[in-house]
Amino acid sequence: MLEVSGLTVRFGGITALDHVGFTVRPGDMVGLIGPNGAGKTTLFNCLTRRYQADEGTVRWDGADLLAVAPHAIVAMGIARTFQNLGLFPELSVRDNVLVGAHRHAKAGFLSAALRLPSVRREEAALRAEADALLDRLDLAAVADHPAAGLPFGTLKRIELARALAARPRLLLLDEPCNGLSHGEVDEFAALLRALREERELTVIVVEHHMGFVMGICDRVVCLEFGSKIADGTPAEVQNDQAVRDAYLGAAA
Ligand SMILES: Nc1ncnc2c1ncn2[C@@H]1O[C@H](COP(=O)(O)OP(=O)(O)OP(=O)(O)O)[C@@H](O)[C@H]1O
Repeated sequence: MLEVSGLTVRFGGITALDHVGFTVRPGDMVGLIGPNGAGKTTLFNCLTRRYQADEGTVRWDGADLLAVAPHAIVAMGIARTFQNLGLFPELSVRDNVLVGAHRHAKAGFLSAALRLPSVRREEAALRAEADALLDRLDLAAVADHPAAGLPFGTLKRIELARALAARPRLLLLDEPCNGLSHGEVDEFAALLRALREERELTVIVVEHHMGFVMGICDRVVCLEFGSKIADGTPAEVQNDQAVRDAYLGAAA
């Protein structure tokens, strides 16, 4: 489904990704781990076309993803969450989620400005879909509340709802457990497992919380200094000496 090959990104003298390759099958939940600065977020930024790759290829459903314009990525069925949250603080929770649904709005500028009945019907349908997501993610009670001021765990769920509103097939999660309590991490893992089944998602998750990664992922890829040092089942990667030396010794 996703085939990354020889992916290389350089920033001046730093090689943030050095000929990285891996594949993701439909329905996989892949963990992407590695020390700070290993290139994990850079990889996400390449997959969403925020960063330009210097070398390599990324094939997504047979298409050349690196030839796709950044604004067209969501329409290709790829959505992401951000490490530091990508929400609009002053907008309501519902409107933040509706921002994610934007690509499904078909109305053009003129028909939207004239508020034609077809536009109102479309808006109502998107709103109903957003409300169903808010219900599912236990956010209905705060739907009309501005995102600003809500607890961090709630903001993380809003961020997830916003990404899901785009109806992605590939979901990229950047440190979804960062800042969550132990209990919240367990709840998030259960929610993600269920959503993956319900919405037939393929997921790549960058995360430092090893209990979460090893408990939920089918496969784990480990990066160090921009290079892939391991790729296998959670058990294989956990027992890999290079991974233990580079990362798990410090993370555990
Ligand atoms: N826009 C940029 N300009 C210059 N250097 C960058 C840029 N983005 C990333 N880098 C560098 O690329 C390397 C990889 O960074 P990246 O953020 O991808 O790591 P990471 O594995 O996501 O780390 P973390 O776990 O801390 O989020 C780092 O050395 C970083 O400083």
